[in-house]
Amino acid sequence: MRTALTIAGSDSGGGAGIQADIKTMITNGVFATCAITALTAQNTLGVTGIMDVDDEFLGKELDAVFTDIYPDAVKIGMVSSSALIKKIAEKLTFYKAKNIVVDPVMVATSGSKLISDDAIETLKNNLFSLATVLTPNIPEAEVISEMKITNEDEMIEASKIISEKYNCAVLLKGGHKVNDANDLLYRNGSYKWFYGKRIDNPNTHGTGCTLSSAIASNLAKGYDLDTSVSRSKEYISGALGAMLDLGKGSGPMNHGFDISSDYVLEKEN
Ligand SMILES: Nc1ncnc2c1ncn2[C@@H]1O[C@H](COP(=O)(O)OP(=O)(O)O)[C@@H](O)[C@H]1O
Ligand SMILES: Cc1ncc(COP(=O)(O)O)c(N)n1
Repeated sequence: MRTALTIAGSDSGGGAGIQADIKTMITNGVFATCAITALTAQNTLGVTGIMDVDDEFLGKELDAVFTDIYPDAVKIGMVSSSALIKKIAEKLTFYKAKNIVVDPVMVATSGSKLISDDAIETLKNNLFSLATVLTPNIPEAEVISEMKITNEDEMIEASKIISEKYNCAVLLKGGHKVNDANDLLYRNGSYKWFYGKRIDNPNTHGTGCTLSSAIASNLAKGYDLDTSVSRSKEYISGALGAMLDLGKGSGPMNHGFDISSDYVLEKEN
């Protein structure tokens, strides 16, 4: 069985973070391991507390995973401080990690800030160049590219700037546009659209975590990046389309909407 590691924060509400990642990985047919960067006290209405782990302790978590169940892919989500980001970069380099998906998590769907301002600079300088693919949403891509994004041409322009500056593939997610759910993959000077039908569901807590974990799972199984993105779009559309409605705010998706499907049972290529 292929394996994937998530390095992310815990969401007590179960819809995002480590919890979404593990549910996604198991449903996409890989064995999930984890290194937790922070505990959040969180539900569908917001985040009421964040407790970062110590960077030395995160290093021990990463050593424990890499020296035993070496991951075929790694997904990185919420990392709120510079010290933690530097520790992750050091360990990923030391262990020669491959298939690295970096989701530059900045703000939760509920509006709560999940990263400090100085850590955004460290994320850009220390982690982006290690990424096989970076998966910003539109507000995150605006911060990283330092330009406003209001239409598809600006999505192309922003992802070109990010891809060229940090020398990695960029999947700019279009979920924050109102009309569609089209994502743009920019790599090596060319781009490709991944079209998605917008699902009328306000319960989108954890969509970014879920998409990046699904991409990591598919890369772990040996699919190329284009195929991994299109399979992951299909998975997230199914999870959103299952129309789960839990909690009083923007609720979680049903990650196990089709647990008996070929997402789990298919043979690896
Ligand atoms: N209402 C929706 N219908 C269909 N797909 C969606 C919807 N909202 C988001 N998505 C998809 O979910 C994924 C995560 O996108 P996005 O919401 O932009 O990221 P984030 O959760 O990081 O803010 C993308 O593939 C996006 O196209
Ligand atoms: C621990 C943690 N990690 C990430 C997110 C972002 O999730 P989303 O933007 O998809 O709500 C979150 N809310 N909590």
